Amino acid sequence: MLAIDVQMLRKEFQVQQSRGGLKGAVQDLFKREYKQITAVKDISFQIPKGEICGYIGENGAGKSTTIKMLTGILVPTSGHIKVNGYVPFKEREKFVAGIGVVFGQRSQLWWDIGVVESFQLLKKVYRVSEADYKKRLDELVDRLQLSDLLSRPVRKLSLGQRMRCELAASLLHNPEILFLDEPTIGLDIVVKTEIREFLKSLNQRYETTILLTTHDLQDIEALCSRVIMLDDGRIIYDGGLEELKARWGKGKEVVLQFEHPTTLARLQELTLGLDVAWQLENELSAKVFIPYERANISEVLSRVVGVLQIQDIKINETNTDDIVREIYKSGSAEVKRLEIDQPEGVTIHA
Ligand SMILES: Nc1ncnc2c1ncn2[C@@H]1O[C@H](COP(=O)(O)OP(=O)(O)OP(=O)(O)O)[C@@H](O)[C@H]1O
Repeated sequence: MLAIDVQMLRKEFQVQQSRGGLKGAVQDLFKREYKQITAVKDISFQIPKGEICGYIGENGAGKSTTIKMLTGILVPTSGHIKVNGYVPFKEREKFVAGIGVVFGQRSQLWWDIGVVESFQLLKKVYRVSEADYKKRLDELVDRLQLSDLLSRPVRKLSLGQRMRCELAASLLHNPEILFLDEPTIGLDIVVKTEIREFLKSLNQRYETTILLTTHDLQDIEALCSRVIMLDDGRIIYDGGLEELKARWGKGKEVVLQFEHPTTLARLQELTLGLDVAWQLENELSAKVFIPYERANISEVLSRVVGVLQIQDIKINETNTDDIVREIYKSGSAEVKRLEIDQPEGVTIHA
C-alpha cells in the first residue's frame, strides 16, 4: 500500500517586487509588481508504507515547500497528492489524525507551560482516549528519556531536550506517517545518535512511514534505504543510497601497513597494468586509490598480498557528503551520465 502518492506536483509563489528609488517607491504604492517563483516543478514520487525516505537538496531546492503541501499547510498550484489515502488540504480532520509532523526549527509545544500540559492539550486536539494516551506516553517517556523533563516549561529546555519532547508530541496519537523537517539540526552528536536510534526502532516496531528532510547526510546514512534528491524544484535522483554511492562514488581507497619496508616503485610494479594510484606515506605504509569501473579491489589486493607481508588493511568507503556535493555542483551533465545503464529500482529524472 502507498503511504504517499505524489503526481506532477507544482507550487508557484507570487512575490512582491520593489522598484528602487523614491520614484519606484511611489509607483509601488499605486501598482505593485509581482514576480513568480516556482518552488516545486511538477514532481512525482511514491512512498510505500513502512519506508524511511530521505528528501534532500540544497537551500531553496523546494524541500520545505513539498513537506508543507504533503502535510496540508500549503495548497498546491497543480498536481495531485494522496497521503494515507487523503488529500491533505481537503479532509483536514481525518487527515491529521494519521500524520505526525516535526519542524526542527519550529515548536509545536506551548513555550511557557510544562511539557506534559502541552501533551495533554495535544491529546484533546487529536482525541486520544485516556487509556491510549497513558500507554503511549509511558512508552515515549521511557524510550526518549523524558521523565525529568515533563514538568519543565519548554523555554527552559535545551535544544536536544526540546527535540525529544517534540518527537514525543508528534507521536502521541500513534500516526502512521511521520514528516520530519531537519529533525537533528543544531543537535550534538550524542543526541543526534539517540534520535536516529529512536526513529529506527519506531519504524521497525510500528512500520511508521518516515519522510525526512535533512542537510546532515549522516541522518540519511543511518536511517534511509531510499533517497530523493531535489534541485531547483525538480527531482534529480530517486533511488537507493547504495546505488547512489556506487554510481557517483569515484572509487575506494585502501590503506596498507607493511611488515617490512617497501618502495613506491615496487608497489607500482606489482600493480602494473592496473589503473590505480599509489601514494607512499612512509616506508611501512601506503595508500592506493582504486577507481570504480576501471580496477577492482580484489585484483589489486591479490597482487600485493601475495608478495608483500601485510600487517593491516583498511578500506575507506566513498564519502556520501562528497558525492552529494558533487552532484549538486555538476547539475545536468552528470545527470545524463546516470541515465546510461540505469539499474533496476532507480528512477533518474532529467
Ligand atoms: N511563502 C513563500 N513565498 C514566496 N516564496 C517562497 C515561499 N516559501 C518558499 N519560497 C521560495 O521557494 C523556494 C523553495 O523554498 P523551500 O523553503 O521549499 O526550500 P528548501 O529546499 O526547504 O530550502 P532550505 O534547505 O533552505 O530550507 C525558495 O526560492 C524560496 O525562497
